[in-house]
Amino acid sequence: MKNNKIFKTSDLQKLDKYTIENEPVTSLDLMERAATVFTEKLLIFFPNSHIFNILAGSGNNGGDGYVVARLLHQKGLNVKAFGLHENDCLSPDCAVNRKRFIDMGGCYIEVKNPDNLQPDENSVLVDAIFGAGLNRPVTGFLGDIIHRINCLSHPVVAIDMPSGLMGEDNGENNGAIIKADYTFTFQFPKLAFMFPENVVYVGHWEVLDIRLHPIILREYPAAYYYLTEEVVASRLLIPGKFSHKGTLGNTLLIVGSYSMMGAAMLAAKGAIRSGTGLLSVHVPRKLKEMIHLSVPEALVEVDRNEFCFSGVDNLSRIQAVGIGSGIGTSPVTAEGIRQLLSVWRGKIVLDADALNLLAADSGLLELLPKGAVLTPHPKEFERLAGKSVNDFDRLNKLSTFASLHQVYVVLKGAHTIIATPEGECYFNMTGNPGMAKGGAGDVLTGIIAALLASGHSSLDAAIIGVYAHGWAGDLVAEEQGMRGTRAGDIADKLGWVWKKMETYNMAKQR
Ligand SMILES: NC(=O)C1=CN([C@@H]2O[C@H](COP(=O)(O)OP(=O)(O)OC[C@H]3O[C@@H](n4cnc5c(N)ncnc54)[C@H](OP(=O)(O)O)[C@@H]3O)[C@@H](O)[C@H]2O)[C@H](O)CC1
Ligand SMILES: [K+]
Repeated sequence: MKNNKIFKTSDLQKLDKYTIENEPVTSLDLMERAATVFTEKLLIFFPNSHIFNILAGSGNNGGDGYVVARLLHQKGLNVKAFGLHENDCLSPDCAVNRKRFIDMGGCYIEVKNPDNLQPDENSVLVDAIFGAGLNRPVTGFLGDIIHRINCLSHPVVAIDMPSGLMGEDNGENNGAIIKADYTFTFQFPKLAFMFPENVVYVGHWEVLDIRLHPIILREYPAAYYYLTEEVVASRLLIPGKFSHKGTLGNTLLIVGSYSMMGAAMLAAKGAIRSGTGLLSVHVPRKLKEMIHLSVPEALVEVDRNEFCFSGVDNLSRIQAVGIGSGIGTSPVTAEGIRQLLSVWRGKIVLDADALNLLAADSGLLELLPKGAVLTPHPKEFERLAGKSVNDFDRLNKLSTFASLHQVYVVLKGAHTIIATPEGECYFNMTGNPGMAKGGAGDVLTGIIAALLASGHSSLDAAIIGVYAHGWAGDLVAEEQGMRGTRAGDIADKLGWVWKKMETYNMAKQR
């Protein structure tokens, strides 16, 4: 299976060392390999550019930069390498590659004063100042250089990382950071790329496979993962030939209240498209007809209360519960949740107002069954776990919360994060800003509930559900644009996503 770990940048040296010793390959050849895949990608993104200016630092990131300069020069392109070296203390591989570039007649300009950095007009700038070796904020001469680059209007492409950005925690990073338009990063995305606050530095990013040794990639531990189709699809259970509605699970959705019926319908639509054998939708009495009409496949179960959820009587045939979308936060509903959580020890996903009620009464949190799935957006998570000073801090809080309460937390965002009780975090790669609209989260709750009911573990239901939801949103945006994307369209596109995953899975099994 393709490796999908997000290692720490400080782990890189060990991964490198193992590859160098066991492939075996020299560090120079590994640099050549990395810079070659970078150059190929650069030329795919800038096929019509003829002028490239390379900004090279003194470490191996700078070494990569000199290799890129040489490869572009060999292709007959107009290349200039700016040597940004405070002293002449270069890493050995950087020194070799600078010499190779100069020896082959490459244009090399040593910059000792930031004002002398004058990139060519219409050039693409390649940022090779710092990469994974950054260990403190960038100030002084190189800080001034970075500020200067950030004021230019040239496109900037970063090698491995935008210079100045720490791989993980930038909470205390008050130094200069390159604002790249593109970052092509080696082997695995860096954790910092997952955080909204860093998008201004990282730009559009892609991972380049530089073939670090597969054994070390498989065996070296990581706490963070990113989701790829391969990893997600292989977790999806495919109904067997003799499956029937009784074996594919009965999902109970407890959703909606008098003023928020749309949420109930959207959650039901998400569930009915996600493989549950049966779907029961529990709604306040007044709203029965709406579900019948909007999701005719669902069974409707009515609450004693006319307007909001107040409790359930019979859970005997249910495999998974989804609760929260549009239920409101009235005291009657809070009591209903207390009653539910006092008796239900099975699979459950909680969203929206169910989370707000948990946040308002920590006693309810204590009642959660082990392995429950919670799907807060950042504000709901803040109500549950308190304020965070930055995205990295929020990630740590998320992990702590999941371990403390032994639950899976799905923190919704551009890269939705799934945190496990064991301290692992999975970052989603699908989805787009068009999905940042009311109702999209309700569809997700329905999907996850249906996946739980049809036999998936909490982790698999969360991972598959989040990925499929984002993928469906991407398909809608492709057809109708981000602006035109509605939550209901996401539910309607799910069938296509499941088909893709099923096909992928069946092909693997052959
Ligand atoms: N396996 C791979 O992914 C490969 C990656 N490659 C490339 O190598 C870089 C990492 O190279 P490295 O030499 O470790 O680090 P940098 O080039 O990022 O930094 C060089 C040195 O700079 C010093 N440093 C750190 N922070 C600062 C700062 N704020 N100001 C000034 N100087 C700083 C530090 O040395 P010190 O001794 O001063 O601590 C760094 O060591 C990776 O990103 C890839 O681009 C390989 O080419 C192929 C394999
Ligand atoms: K860089």
